[in-house]
Amino acid sequence: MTARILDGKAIAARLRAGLAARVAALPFRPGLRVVRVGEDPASGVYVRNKDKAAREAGFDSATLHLPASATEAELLATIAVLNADPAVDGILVQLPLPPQIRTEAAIAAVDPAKDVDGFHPLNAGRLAAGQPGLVPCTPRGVMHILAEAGVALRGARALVLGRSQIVGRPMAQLLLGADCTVTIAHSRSRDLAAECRRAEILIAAVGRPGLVRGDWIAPGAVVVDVGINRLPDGRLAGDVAFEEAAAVAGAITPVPGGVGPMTIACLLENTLDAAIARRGGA
Ligand SMILES: Nc1nc(=O)c2c([nH]1)NC[C@@H]1CN(c3ccc(C(=O)N[C@@H](CCC(=O)O)C(=O)O)cc3)C=[N+]21
Repeated sequence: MTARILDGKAIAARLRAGLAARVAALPFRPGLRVVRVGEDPASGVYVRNKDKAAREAGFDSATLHLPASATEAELLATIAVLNADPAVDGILVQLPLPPQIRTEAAIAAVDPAKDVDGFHPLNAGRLAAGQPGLVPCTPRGVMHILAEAGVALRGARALVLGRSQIVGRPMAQLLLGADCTVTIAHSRSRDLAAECRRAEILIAAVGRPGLVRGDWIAPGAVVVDVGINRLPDGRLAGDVAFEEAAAVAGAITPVPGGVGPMTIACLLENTLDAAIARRGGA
């Protein structure tokens, strides 16, 4: 193995410590509410980790849990209460939602000023337009990792594998804003391996374990693995075949311990940003 391991867990711990110091200096506690509907198992891990991190950093954090049978109207009513609550700075509606609820309706119901996921179309539009707003947590966490690793972004060829609203598209916008030459590849791209081999920075966010092989990676490239895939044996695997890739890449993030912890730290960062924007006190 030759690649430098980019330790997202350690970077996230430092980021959270810095946020905790800033929160401690505020005259109020930033409020975060996670709304969970039903029992999606991946959501359980995330909600537990997030709650612990938020409390440790001094946030006022709570999870509202609706039954799997909740109607869309019930969820929208819950969101409306949180929108109107001045003690709530950040609202996260945990995805996926049960099939009777339209995801777009839930996302659009969140006050954009409290949209700490950055999924509301107003915040997605602001990002695309180069205007300030709340940015999705996972892409924001990836940018922190690249900065901490000292990766030069200006003019660099970056490939984003995946075009989701949650990761791929906002990731591409952030890299473009940092002056990368950005390509977005996806399941219909003609030759994924060839696209990957051209990249100096490769961000994998497709949700297919081990899709990116060692011979897809340019020697010395920076590889960021956003995939968090639960294997049948219970282990977590990224979208990148780690051992193969680490033999070729210049730097690589592991799974677990890479992007996942940064997503949680950036949820707190977004909540602090939202709190300061709403209430002042920077
Ligand atoms: N509205 C919404 N926003 C989200 O950001 C969101 C969501 N819904 N639904 C579920 C997914 C999943 N997700 C994770 C974040 C961090 C870890 C994480 O910290 N993973 C650890 C490992 C955890 C373990 O050991 O199982 C790691 O990668 O090192 C996992 C999963 C956020 N999600």
